[in-house]
Amino acid sequence: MTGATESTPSRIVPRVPLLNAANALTALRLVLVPVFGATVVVSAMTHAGWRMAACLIFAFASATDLVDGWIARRFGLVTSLGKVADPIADKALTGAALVLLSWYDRLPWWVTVAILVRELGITGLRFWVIRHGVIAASRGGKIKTALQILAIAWYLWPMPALLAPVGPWIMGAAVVVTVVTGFDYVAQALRLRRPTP
Ligand SMILES: O=P(O)(O)OC[C@H](O)CO
Repeated sequence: MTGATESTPSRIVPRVPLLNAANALTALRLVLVPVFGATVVVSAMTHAGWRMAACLIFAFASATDLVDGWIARRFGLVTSLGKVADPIADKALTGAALVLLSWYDRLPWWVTVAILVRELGITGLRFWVIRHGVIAASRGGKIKTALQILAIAWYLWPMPALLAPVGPWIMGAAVVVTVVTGFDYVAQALRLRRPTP
């Protein structure tokens, strides 16, 4: 395949094309963000059918997060671009969902702001250390994203009254893991920036 490739330090390690299936799925997730946003706006968070549609688009876009990582590892398509773009695509999707939920008074603004501050801060941190190394998503970061996705889906779906009160508990757990993993990344970044003796 022609086009840009991941530079590799050794001839033995095969070059990985940047335009590969895993990165294409990450790009698809980004493309689905405005589609999802438009569906939420059309639904105005009231009509159950549109809310279901918005939730299903969100779930499908979120599922590409699982598949792109699996494809990248299974077929040796891991690239630095993918490591940076994957969390950015996740943040665009979950960020759009959180802002819209708060906009339509379904989620307190402080939750959205707390999560966005962490997500934008860590994205900035990743670029701050990029010359020293890549901070890939940690296991905690993946659990955080899974919790955020579950919580957001819970809020998007027109839940029956019996199940709706579970949503804030899942969102609460997501906020806690979001903040804790944020501090872990800060520690990683400081280690990367520390001058070598
Ligand atoms: O916590 P982050 O910023 O590494 O993001 C984790 C990714 O969303 C997992 O796919």
